[in-house]
Amino acid sequence: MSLQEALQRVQRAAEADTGEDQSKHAKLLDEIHHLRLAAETPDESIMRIRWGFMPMFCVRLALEYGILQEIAAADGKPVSAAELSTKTGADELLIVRVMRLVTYHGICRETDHGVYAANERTHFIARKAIIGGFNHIYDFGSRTVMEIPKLIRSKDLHQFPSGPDERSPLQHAFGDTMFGVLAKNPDRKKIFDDYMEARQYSKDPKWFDIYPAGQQLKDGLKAGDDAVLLVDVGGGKGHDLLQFRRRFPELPGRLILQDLPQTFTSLSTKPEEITLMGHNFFTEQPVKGARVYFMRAIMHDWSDEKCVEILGHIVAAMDPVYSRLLIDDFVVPATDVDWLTASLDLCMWLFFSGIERTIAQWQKLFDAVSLEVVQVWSIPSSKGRVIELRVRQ
Ligand SMILES: C[S@@+](CC[C@H](N)C(=O)[O-])C[C@H]1O[C@@H](n2cnc3c(N)ncnc32)[C@H](O)[C@@H]1O
Repeated sequence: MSLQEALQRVQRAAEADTGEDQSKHAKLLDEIHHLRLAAETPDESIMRIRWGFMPMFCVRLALEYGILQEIAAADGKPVSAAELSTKTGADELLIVRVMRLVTYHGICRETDHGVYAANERTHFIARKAIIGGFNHIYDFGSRTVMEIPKLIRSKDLHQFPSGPDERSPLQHAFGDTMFGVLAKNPDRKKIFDDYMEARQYSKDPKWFDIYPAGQQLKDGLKAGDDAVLLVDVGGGKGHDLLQFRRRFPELPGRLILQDLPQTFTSLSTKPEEITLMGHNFFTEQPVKGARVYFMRAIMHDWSDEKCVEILGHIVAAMDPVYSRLLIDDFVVPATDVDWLTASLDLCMWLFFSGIERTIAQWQKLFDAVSLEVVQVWSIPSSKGRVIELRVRQ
């Protein structure tokens, strides 16, 4: 594509991006990416990719010392590297060197040599949940990808380890699975749980907007103490369930949050509206006949073999008429996959031997456990998908 054509496409996409539609905004960013590629020489593109780890490293260092948190706390008032050094213990010269890339990437402003002021990105990254997300991906990701060349040479690189001696890249790097590492490290587990909570800051539509829950669940709901409206399987700290309850306070039936017991130990307050239930989803599902079993960002953590096990326990608990399973996960398009979906897919492999699935890959799983797709729900303003399933009739 010529530079001129790429510029015109950016212009058109910018005009279409009026702020109401996430997909139009995504299109604008995509066109800006193409514009950059049209302007760059091959060696500039390769240089950019080669040095891509540096900004990540600088932001991680600034977060670990608390440098960005201090700048955010000053709320727009400029802070010098000397002051930051006193407050955080980081060396003043090192702060100046690292902050060059942090400011280049727009995470805060440099108002003078070695003087920094917060902008909206500084305030965004200084949130607990966003720090959690950054640190979790950096810490697990960087150490895991370091293993890859060695694993290729020793022929130990497996996409879906199956034999007793086969392990995921993360297991090679950390000596345990992700959840095993988290179980032994409460500090890391807290970072991870904070990360999972980060979606509350996302402007993306919620799963119950994509699947029109208000309309789909308004009729025929069972009431009474035993009636269960929704079970969030592997629901983390319950953010999805709480948002659902706030949106639909009138719907009858209990809301049950299931996760590994250690997930609940880091909860500062136990939400009253929902029931907490420690549950390993590789064992029998104890809640029978709920109206909805919900899983978000679970299936992509696991290989097909493991997913069939998890799904099998849910299918066995479902009422063939009343129950539905809702899966909120990516449905990867066959072509033109965007950078974030492609990256998350690879992250799932490196961290969990998991995978983000295309519709054909999902269908294979559902066939294996006699689940039938009722509908794949989507809305124009979101890339999110909610797959609605019932027991095959
Ligand atoms: C990627 S997180 C998704 C959390 C939540 N659904 C969300 O979207 O925020 C995966 C969740 O699965 C939970 N998990 C992992 N292994 C589990 C198991 N065997 N049984 C139940 N939950 C498990 C983790 O503790 C974590 O909360």
